[in-house]
Amino acid sequence: MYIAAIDQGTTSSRCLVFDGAGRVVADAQREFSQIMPRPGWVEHDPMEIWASVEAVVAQALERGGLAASDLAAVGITNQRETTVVWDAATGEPVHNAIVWQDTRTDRVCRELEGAVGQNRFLDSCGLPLATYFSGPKLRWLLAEVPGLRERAERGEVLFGTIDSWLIWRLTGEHVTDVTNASRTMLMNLRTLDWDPRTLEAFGVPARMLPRIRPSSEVYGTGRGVLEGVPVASALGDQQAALFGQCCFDEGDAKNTYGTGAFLLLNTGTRPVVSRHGLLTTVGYRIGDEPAVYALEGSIAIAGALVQWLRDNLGLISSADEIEELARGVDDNGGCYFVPAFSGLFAPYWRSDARGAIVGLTRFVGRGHLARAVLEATAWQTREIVDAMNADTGIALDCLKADGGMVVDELFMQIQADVLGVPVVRPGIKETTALGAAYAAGLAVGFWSDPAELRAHWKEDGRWTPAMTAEEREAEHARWRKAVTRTFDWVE
Ligand SMILES: Nc1ncnc2c1ncn2[C@@H]1O[C@H](COP(=O)(O)OP(=O)(O)O)[C@@H](O)[C@H]1O
Ligand SMILES: O=P(O)(O)OC[C@H](O)CO
Repeated sequence: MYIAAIDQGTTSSRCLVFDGAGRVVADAQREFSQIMPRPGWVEHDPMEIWASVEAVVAQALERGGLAASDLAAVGITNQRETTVVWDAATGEPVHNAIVWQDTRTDRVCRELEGAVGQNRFLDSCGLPLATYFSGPKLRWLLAEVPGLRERAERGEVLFGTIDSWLIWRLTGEHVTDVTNASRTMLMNLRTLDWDPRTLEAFGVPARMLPRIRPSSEVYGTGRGVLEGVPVASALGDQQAALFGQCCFDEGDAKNTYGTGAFLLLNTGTRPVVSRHGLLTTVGYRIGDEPAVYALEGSIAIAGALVQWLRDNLGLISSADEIEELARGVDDNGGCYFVPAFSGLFAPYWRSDARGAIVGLTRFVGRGHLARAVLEATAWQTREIVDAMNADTGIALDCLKADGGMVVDELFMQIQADVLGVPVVRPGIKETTALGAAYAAGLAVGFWSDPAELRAHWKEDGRWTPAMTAEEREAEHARWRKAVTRTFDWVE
């Protein structure tokens, strides 16, 4: 028997099938449309997402020579925060999904801030008021889609993040898991239930909300392409990567370096509300066990800066060329690149910042710029690790890395140098899908406990710091100075 994972991401849907040792035996992927009706607006068609999921599941099974009956369970991991509302009777979405990157709710957020400020809901949900999260998106839909509020109050329409949407389509159950619910702003981190005061402040009728369930539990039985298969996990994609990296102990951390980067630190069974610009989120919850919380540092631009060097400047023709270009020089030549393309996320949350390259002299060349691009992600990561240390007192003894950038071994070395602790890369790179598969497998007894999963985790590479402490501190000071140069740009 096997476990399948559906990884419904921002730009593509994937299905991976894993065997008992956590190895990938089949994989299929399909991209779908990015709908951008106005500057700053990003939408997805929920029916297109659903069709893409059905297609990749069918294709993965076919490629593996498998039938649905060969699957012991299926797990779901998904792009987080993206908001869907659909008709409970027909299943028809009432509007396109509003994607996490969409900034149309800027005004909604400023109105909700009122006199109390951006951190009005921080203690209940662990998140600052920001366009990023689902609550403001749902408030916008309830206000802008004609008749929607009345329909919601009558229980005729349902809200969900992408996990809910897919589980409802697959099983008919209207549920979400704690990790996804913890990205809406509407869930109370301590009760793990919808927070009545927050619902009132956002004007959200409770009837439209899914039941909040553990991340690892059988929610229902699949229909159609997954006929008869238990649907047995859901995790937001960054939390799934934490789980797939076997960060089961307090103090374990992983960073996923993709388009953006998301560093999550396991903080154990009590939520730590950050005073240093981090997000408090649920890491996972296995069945009836206590929830495990995490602190998250979100970086908006990581691998996207490499793409920018490729697509906007043409300095490289493919992402993997950056490593050779950066290896051609000894250091950054005094040049620092702060990619505040749409402001800065953690730990600054400055929407007035814009990107800057500083320290330019006639000496600086393409190689130095390439190096500064890699260093930018490494230093942004360092600032998050420092904020986590300030919030929790936890000093990392190593950072587990995954995502598209980790093939770049120079980058891995730079990251270890900048952090002053080893950076390790796992043998199984598909950590996000693996996390969802692990959680589903635990729910149906395919795997017995996290200790068994930990035995699958194999190190594929380890980079240890080679920079002196003095050099590191001097570079850190220059990076911080560069960051301040990006502030107050947008009036
Ligand atoms: N060799 C490389 N060096 C540095 N960055 C790379 C390299 N290869 C790919 N990347 C970056 O990794 C990112 C893709 O990672 P991936 O995990 O697939 O992202 P996502 O899941 O966000 O789409 C891209 O932004 C790309 O620029
Ligand atoms: O789909 P990804 O990999 O871009 O991840 C998106 C995150 O879940 C956003 O919070």
